[in-house]
Amino acid sequence: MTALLEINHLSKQFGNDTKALSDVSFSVNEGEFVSIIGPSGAGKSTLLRCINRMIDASHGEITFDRIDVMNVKKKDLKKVRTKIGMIFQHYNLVNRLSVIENTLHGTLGKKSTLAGVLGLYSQAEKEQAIRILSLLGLEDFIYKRADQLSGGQKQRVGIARALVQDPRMLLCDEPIASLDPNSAKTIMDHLRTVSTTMGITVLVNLHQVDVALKYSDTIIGINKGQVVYNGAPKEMTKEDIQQIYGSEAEDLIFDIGGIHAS
Ligand SMILES: Nc1ncnc2c1ncn2[C@@H]1O[C@H](COP(=O)(O)OP(=O)(O)OP(=O)(O)O)[C@@H](O)[C@H]1O
Repeated sequence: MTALLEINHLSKQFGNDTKALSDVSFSVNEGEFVSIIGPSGAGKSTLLRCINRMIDASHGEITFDRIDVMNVKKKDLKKVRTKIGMIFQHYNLVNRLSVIENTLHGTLGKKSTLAGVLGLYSQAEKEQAIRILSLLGLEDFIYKRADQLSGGQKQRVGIARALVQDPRMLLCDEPIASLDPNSAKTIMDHLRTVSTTMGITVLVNLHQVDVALKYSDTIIGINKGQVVYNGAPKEMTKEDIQQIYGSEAEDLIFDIGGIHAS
């Protein structure tokens, strides 16, 4: 398999005191589903933000689709970003706009500023947006305002907006943290389909170890900015969970004991 993303010796320092990431290295294959887990403050969000250059890492290398992301020129960075879709915990939708308008926003990265400002979308783009919304079970909500949707529906619009970009990879920062268990399952099922059926690489930050165990090809465990686990869910032991979560691990292991993957 080919590596789509390679991270080598990545570090991120905030100010003088906070080392959010410390010598992080791993690679992710085309179409792989990778969960990043770790306690609060471990550096999960910082890692995702460094990958699409929302923030700049302090040291190290990020190679995405053979492009040196940390040294890429501004024009090429725009191209890189069109290939990386972002999914956010709080959806980041425009409330007063409809589902389809929010979805079409995903195409803006490829357009001129003027076309974007005028909201000029081709018929093909509109048809593709409707097709993707239907795949996500939102065909009856296409012209509804975003603020009339449930959290789970909003997150499906977030996924649709990322998919109309035609991305190679999705970065999902706590996509189910604000959702009830049923909606969370729907979102995780869709993300898994995106990876398995569409061949899009998915990198997802999660708080729930049980969810990571159930859905991932690979789990990366981070503690205090360092990768302390990188492997398959079925190989993960209680000791690994202890290394990732420290003193929080006991509760988590107790919770996982009652959960069976379906
Ligand atoms: N913009 C910033 N300025 C200063 N420090 C920051 C900034 N962003 C993050 N940090 C610090 O970097 C560390 C890692 O934070 P990060 O948000 O990446 O953790 P996380 O694993 O995503 O946590 P959570 O699960 O709570 O979202 C924390 O100590 C945090 O306080």
